[in-house]
Amino acid sequence: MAKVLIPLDDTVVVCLGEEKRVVQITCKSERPNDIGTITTYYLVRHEISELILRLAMAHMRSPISSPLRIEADLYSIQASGLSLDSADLEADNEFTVKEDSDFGERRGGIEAPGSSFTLPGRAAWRYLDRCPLEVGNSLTEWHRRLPATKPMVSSNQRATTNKRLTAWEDIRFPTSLSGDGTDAMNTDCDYSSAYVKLYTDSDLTGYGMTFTIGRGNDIVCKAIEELAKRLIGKDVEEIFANMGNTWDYLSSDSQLRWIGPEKGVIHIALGAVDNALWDMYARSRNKPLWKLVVDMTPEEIVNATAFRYITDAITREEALAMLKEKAATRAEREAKVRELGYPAYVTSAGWLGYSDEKVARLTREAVEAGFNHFKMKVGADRDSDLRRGKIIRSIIDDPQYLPPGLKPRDPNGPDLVGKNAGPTGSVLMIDANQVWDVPQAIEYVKSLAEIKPWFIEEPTAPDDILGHAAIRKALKPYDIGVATGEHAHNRMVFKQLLQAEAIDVCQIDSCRLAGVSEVLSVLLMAAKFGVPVCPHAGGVGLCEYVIHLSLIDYIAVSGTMERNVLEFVDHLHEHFLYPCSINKNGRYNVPSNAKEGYSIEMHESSIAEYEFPNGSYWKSVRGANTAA
Ligand SMILES: C[C@H](O)[C@@H](O)CC(=O)C(=O)O
Repeated sequence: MAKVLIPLDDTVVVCLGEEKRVVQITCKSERPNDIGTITTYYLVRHEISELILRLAMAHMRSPISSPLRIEADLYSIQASGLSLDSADLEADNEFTVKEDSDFGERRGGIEAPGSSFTLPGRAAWRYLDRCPLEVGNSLTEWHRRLPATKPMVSSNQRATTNKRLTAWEDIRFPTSLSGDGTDAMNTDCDYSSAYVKLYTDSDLTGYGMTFTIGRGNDIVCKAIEELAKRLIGKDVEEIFANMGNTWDYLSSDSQLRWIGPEKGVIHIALGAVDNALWDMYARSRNKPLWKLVVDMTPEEIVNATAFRYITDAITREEALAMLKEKAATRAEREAKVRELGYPAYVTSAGWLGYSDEKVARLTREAVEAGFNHFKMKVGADRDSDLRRGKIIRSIIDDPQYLPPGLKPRDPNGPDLVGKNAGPTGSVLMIDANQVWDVPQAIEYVKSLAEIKPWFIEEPTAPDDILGHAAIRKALKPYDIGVATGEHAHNRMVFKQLLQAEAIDVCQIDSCRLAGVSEVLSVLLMAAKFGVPVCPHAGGVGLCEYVIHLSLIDYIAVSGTMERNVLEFVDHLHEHFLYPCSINKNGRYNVPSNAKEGYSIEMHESSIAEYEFPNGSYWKSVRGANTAA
């Protein structure tokens, strides 16, 4: 197996094979003074890398004995074999590479003339370990594993321009082993994150991710790479000045748009990138994301919103008027939610792959933790759903399970009316994750009326707006509502769901919608149509994201949280630097660390363990499988 190290833009040390032969490859600009911008340089870098890879491969087969020079239009590449023995490589010695004296200057002033950097041998080996390259590995895979920018920064770098570099990671957690996250449609999900870090040439960094459930996460990472490339060389303050324009720019690359438009892989990848920009923006202002937005003027919020294709449902002027109307009382709501927390519901007791005993135990624990809204998964087997529903109701309706000192709530109180609350004021919701056709959905849900759900979530295909409307109409006499949105691709689908009166509850997803700018457009439409927003959060990182969105909704947009509930699943929070938390009354705490941005930054140790396929966890699984 050959291993590849790319320590910086210009010089590459490639270690080949078991015999530890080393090639040092240097790329230099050949054009005096006219390379212009770092953007240009970056664009050619892919090509350079491919050449380097080919060189390395060629050397594998037939060692390069003397320096080899390859000339191209914008650069030249020089390669030479080095004779380092294995002791050198394992010791803590250093690779030192000097850049040529004025090259940095010619690339747009990113690096000072004469800059140099050193890379400790051990660190180098760590990167080598993270960059395994077997002959035949794809270039993309190899590229993706480049060390993050920090090691690429030269020691005397000047932080004057806004160079943007990106890194992305495919992170997967083996949740399929425990049945966490399972539903009638998704029976073996490995909660996964297509995670992106955006770098500037200062310390400012932005983190974002999109949620997937395993295979395919790598495809999203590739799409993230394509989108994030479009940010290289942009000035961050210009980006932040009008996030709506930025969103339009990122979503309208005509070639990438073709593989959407505004749906599927390319759109959820945009969600990761847009969220990372918002995270960076919030960090740059030392505020959590929600606070950044609720401190904006109504005009700034409207400017940050994606409006294309929805002005038949809400115009900028209407949105502005709504936001202005709420602006004067924002501070009161902020104080209230800081004190009380934001209402939540729990799903993690009701996954389909759990045994009855586990469901009962987790439900009791959730009641004890202060929750009073509970969701269970349905749709695989009607009798089993009824049985499990009865088990849950028998616990949540029984006052003996309430935490000491907590009195039952009035099921007919204004916050619960219309939700089919039981005698203790507890509410049950059911979720089918799209398994039914429309008539099937109607019949199946009617047959579960006995367990008194507030709503059926995702009864049918997420694109079927009229189907949802028909189900809602048919279930009205049973007082069962319809909720959907976690798979609604974009604001236009929500627009139609609202226009067709197809939903009682609007379940935005923080990264299926393409980031905060598109979420804002749905929050505004839902507020206009008077439909409560209860964001989807069943996945990794989603709870961390969505508390910000519900706070924006409550404080700046709809002005109400009394009947809203924000989903909570109790999985994988330990991997985040700023995990969400729940107070003793089963409500989300308000994120309040000035450094946390959009709360989605992951621990490096988690990435090293769960990065797919080379994180230590996945390596050990592969090892075990090979041994078996
Ligand atoms: C695959 C996910 O766990 C999904 O079941 C989550 C979901 O539908 C929800 O939280 O709602």
